[in-house]
Amino acid sequence: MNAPPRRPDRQRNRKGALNRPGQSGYADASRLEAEQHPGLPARIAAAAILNDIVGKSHSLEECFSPGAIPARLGGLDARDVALARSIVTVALRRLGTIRAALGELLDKALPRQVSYLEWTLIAAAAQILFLDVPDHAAVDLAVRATRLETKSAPFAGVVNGVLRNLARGRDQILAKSDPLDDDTPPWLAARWRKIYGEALARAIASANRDEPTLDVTVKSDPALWAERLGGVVLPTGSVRLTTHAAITELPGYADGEWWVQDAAAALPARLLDPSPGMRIADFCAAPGGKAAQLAAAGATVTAIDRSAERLKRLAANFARLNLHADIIVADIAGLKAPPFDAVLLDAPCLATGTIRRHPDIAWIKKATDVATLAAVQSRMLDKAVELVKPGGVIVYCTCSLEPEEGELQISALLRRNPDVLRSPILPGEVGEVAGVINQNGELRTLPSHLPADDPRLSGLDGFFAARLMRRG
Ligand SMILES: C[S@@+](CC[C@H](N)C(=O)[O-])C[C@H]1O[C@@H](n2cnc3c(N)ncnc32)[C@H](O)[C@@H]1O
Repeated sequence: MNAPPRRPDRQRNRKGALNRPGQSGYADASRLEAEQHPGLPARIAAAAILNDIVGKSHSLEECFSPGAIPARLGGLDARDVALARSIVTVALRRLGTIRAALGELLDKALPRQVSYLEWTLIAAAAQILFLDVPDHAAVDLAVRATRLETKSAPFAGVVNGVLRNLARGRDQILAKSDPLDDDTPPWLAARWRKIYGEALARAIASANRDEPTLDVTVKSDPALWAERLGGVVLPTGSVRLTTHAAITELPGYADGEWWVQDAAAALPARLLDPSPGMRIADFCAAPGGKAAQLAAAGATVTAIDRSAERLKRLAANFARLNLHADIIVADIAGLKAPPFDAVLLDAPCLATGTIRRHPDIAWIKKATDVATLAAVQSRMLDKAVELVKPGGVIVYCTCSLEPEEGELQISALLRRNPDVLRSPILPGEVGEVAGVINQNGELRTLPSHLPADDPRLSGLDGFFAARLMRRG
């Protein structure tokens, strides 16, 4: 439900205002040097943030959140922040390809203790291979960034040579780059091959290399809003936009007529068939996309989340949308409440279905996280059963492609609790999108679903959802 500024991956190099680097790890970076070379601080920040994400497991959102700006982005203007974000995003999306290409061009491995050298090269390679930045600018600024740090300065010649060769070999590098073998971490590629088979795993990995779509959920009249916003109405009822304009500037945003929500993320709340007077608990509610759907349908919504910060965003979103929910900051493990007519459980998960949107996930999540999160989800499901009325409905969902967080979670619940039944989802409930309902009547969307020739109109986040009923 955020309204981030959107920029295309292919972004022009700009001669902007004078900039100065923030505290980006280049302690001796001179302000004068930066002022003489617009765009240099953005490159320095991008390299430092890539190190924060891949090296220290910070999330992309966290690194570019307003709270993070003083640490890495201090002093950069909005256009340079957007440029740094474009570089980081595409570098993460194509990290495997970039690393393989640099590996072939380097005579020997880079010394590990030279902190930002590898990331300076990777950020520059991302510009050369995937952004609309002139090669000479990407190379020149990377060499300058390398010279600014005492330890990396001796490698300025290597950086220059490697990046020039990379630019010369661009076409071959791109031609041989493989989405599954190069741009998917090996543990995930192996998992997806096993779960989905070679062809589907490849299609998922390929979809993850595209920029994400921009979908909105409208309060009413999708056709009207598609026309006003220059978008298309999807079979699921969401409106898909192709604009690169700032979201907050679009018609209807300030009036609270719609909110940003991936088309697949908009499906689970609908499965509860919310209606006026229905008491629904949203167990993991923030930032509130699904809770807004429930409230917009007239349901009496209790929005619970353990993150007070994220609930502030929910409250702000609800205020803009002129919707109401009772907001409770709580860990649902200890929640006590009179039973609800229905519970929506959008559980915390690995989020591997949203890699196209959040390419950092591919590199900061680990195979061992699956079991840890599955245990959390299982306890949350038990709590949902406890707090729904007999005869009440639960919708469980995750934005994960991993069966332990989806299909297997539900089969285990049904085995351990005979009071719970599946309430199968019918294709008509989710817009008749081909192949998204499994044989148990559960929803399983994949990034490769809803294909279109234009990547801006193609794909869905990977979601799992099951509808359950507590016996009366
Ligand atoms: C997938 S997000 C929810 C997205 C939200 N449903 C929406 O549509 O905007 C998962 C949420 O679960 C919350 N969460 C994680 N563990 C929790 C717990 N034990 N109790 C309550 N909330 C929790 C997180 O703070 C996070 O906001």
